[in-house]
Amino acid sequence: MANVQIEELRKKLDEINDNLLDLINERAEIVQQIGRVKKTQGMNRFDPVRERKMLDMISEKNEGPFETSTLQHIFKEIFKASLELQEDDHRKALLVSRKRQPENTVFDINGETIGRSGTQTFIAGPCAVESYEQVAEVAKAVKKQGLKLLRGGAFKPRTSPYDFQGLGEEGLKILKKVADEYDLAVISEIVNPADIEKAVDYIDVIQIGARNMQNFELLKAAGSVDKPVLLKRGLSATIQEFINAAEYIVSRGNNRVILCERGIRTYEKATRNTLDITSVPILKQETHLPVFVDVTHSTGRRDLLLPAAKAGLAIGADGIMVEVHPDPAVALSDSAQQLDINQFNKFMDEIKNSGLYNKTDKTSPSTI
Ligand SMILES: C=C(O[C@@H]1C=C(C(=O)O)C=C[C@H]1O)C(=O)O
Repeated sequence: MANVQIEELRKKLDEINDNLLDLINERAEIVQQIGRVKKTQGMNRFDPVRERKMLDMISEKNEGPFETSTLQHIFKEIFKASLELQEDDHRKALLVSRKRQPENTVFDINGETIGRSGTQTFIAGPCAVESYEQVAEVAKAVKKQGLKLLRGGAFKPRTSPYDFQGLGEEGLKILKKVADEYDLAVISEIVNPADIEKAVDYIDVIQIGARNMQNFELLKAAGSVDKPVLLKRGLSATIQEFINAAEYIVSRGNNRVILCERGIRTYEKATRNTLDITSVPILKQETHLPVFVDVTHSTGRRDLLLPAAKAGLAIGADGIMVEVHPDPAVALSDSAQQLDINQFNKFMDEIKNSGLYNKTDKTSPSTI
């Protein structure tokens, strides 16, 4: 008996839902008509005074059972959705979004194709540039492994002002010299918008570090030059904030952007940061940009670099970044997590034997 009653009531609800659906869409069409008239008269589509009046009317007429505040909230959502409907669909979709560009952004750095499905790139090098000899030793190993991209920090934004801050421009000069000698492309972090123009002469990829992910002036400066940019996810940035940071660069005209997941801050202390591994396929779904994983900073642990790199490749990353130092124990930064040359060779051999590297698997998420 009770079930029959529920069925009958549900039937009524279905009818009401149908009516609401029709009414909401009918309403939207009228809002669109008003929008078109406003456009011809050069008027603003959004009218807060008119919206206030309607909310007041709801308040006057409401006899419950809903609270007026609840109804006002629902109606405000309807106003908002109706206004959004009028926006140019293209304006809403970010330039970096898959909606805007379904195919992957693919570009070349020093003969290395970045962002093509089934092709992965490794970036290796020391955390910080300490000397010519140190960088050259790593470059030799990187080259021997058949890699084409060398990293090295010249400007080091450190947590403590008393920690090694990097060699600055001198560091960039060392990187350039080594890169030329070993025919490698170099990637290095720039922290000051004023240094971007100068850096372009020395480096092949501008890195924007996690701490600067929302340094909007820096993002704009990086968007105004003709150099690929590797943008790291901020320490506590959501995926949406990360995507918007990339949009800052691309909206300035530079579409060669690599997104780099580097772990986020959580309560977990077993690793330096928590590698948000599923951000990789999410970023690949939401954007058309190449997505890399920095296994060094996300884990902060040498023993986790290999499994994290394999996980990154397995889940669809376009590349992996890993730190290598000739003698990590004496490194001026990140000594607990850099690989020495032997460890790096083993790491690369394991990766190459894993079946995960540069396989063309049409079912992998990177083939979207
Ligand atoms: C429809 C209009 O334009 C906008 C949309 C509104 C709505 O959805 O009801 C209300 C006010 C404006 O923000 C209007 O001015 O009446």
